[in-house]
Amino acid sequence: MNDFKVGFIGLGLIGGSIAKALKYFYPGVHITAHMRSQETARYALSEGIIDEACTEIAGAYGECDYIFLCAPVEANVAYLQTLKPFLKEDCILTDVGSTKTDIHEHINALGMQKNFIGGHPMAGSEKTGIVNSKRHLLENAYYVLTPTEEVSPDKVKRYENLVQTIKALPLILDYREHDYVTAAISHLPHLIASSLVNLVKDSDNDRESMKTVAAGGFKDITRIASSSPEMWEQICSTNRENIITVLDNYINSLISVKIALAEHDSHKIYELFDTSRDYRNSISDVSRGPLKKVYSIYCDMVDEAGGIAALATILATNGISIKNIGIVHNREFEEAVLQVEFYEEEARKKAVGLLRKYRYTIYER
Ligand SMILES: NC(=O)c1ccc[n+]([C@@H]2O[C@H](COP(=O)([O-])OP(=O)(O)OC[C@H]3O[C@@H](n4cnc5c(N)ncnc54)[C@H](O)[C@@H]3O)[C@@H](O)[C@H]2O)c1
Ligand SMILES: O=C(O)C(=O)C[C@]1(C(=O)O)C=C[C@@H](O)C=C1
Repeated sequence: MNDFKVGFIGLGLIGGSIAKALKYFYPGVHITAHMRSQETARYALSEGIIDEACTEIAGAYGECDYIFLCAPVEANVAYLQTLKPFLKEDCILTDVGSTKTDIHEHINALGMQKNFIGGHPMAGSEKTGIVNSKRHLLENAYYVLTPTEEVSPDKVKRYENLVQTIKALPLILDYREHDYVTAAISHLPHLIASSLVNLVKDSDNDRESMKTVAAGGFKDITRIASSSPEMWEQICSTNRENIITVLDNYINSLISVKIALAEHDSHKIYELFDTSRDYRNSISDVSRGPLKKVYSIYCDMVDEAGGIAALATILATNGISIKNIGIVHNREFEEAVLQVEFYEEEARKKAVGLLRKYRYTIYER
């Protein structure tokens, strides 16, 4: 499948990244998009990210094989009624919203279940807008799919294939489970980051001593406090109950930390850091699919002729076969690095030891 039609509504960080990936992996795809701003439309057309910008939801959407809703979650829902008369039978209607129950309830109320598969790429950034979109943004990230009960297995398979083609990792979840899980691992962390930043703002002195000395720890845990208020207000208001549940648990855990400190319970405080360190270290920094394991390393390369050949020779003369090799530029690495993929874990480990001996800088992700 290459010559197919895709419609977007909203074309910012996530919509723009998906459109770029589709254009790259399916050069024959035709993309139509509807967005709020004329400036975004001009940019998307001039950069070749889309083929057509529409000011209204009309006929072009009736020809689409996929429609991606990529605006903030409440804005996505507001388009459903308008889209309904245009959807062709085999169109897959999807969204990229961070909450799923709200949109599934609207889909049910409107009787649009046969076309709908919710979607949520588990990658992003605190930055917004199409100018920050990247073809690689979703690469190697889980992409949650929440099919309705009525959508055909054939449509689900088709969508899974598309997600795999753009190099993300499809993962099917019930939409209610999705919202509970993301309340804990995404929505609560955003609330914590923003309230912590505001706490520091309100506690600082006139000379801004706190702001001045804020270092890595504070900056690491609060990067996401720079995210879009419009997007996050809508996420919170469409997942209130789950967020309140995990927030209650979190407040209780903070209260027990406070009690442990007040009671000089050093054992409890030690346990807090010990348990969290073990669990955090067990979380991979790159989403890895349950089905396909990738045995690769990333290597900083001096930009000189023959660099790749020299590395390949070292590996080959030591009996290590390379499955794949190439320059990557993705969200983990600001500068391009060389990705080398092996057939099995043992070869990967051996290559790491060997290349480090030759003083290459190796990253294991
Ligand atoms: N940012 C992330 O990390 C992230 C990750 C995964 C999913 N999401 C979800 O993706 C969606 C888009 O987020 P984003 O990060 O791309 O935000 P963004 O602000 O970069 O893009 C949103 C786009 O939607 C447009 N828009 C807003 N209201 C609109 C409306 N009523 N009609 C048409 N267009 C409208 C905006 O002009 C903008 O171009 C949200 O639903 C969000 O929950 C975000
Ligand atoms: O990396 C970030 O900046 C993000 O916040 C990405 C993030 C998250 O991990 O919470 C944000 C919202 C999404 O729905 C999915 C991913």
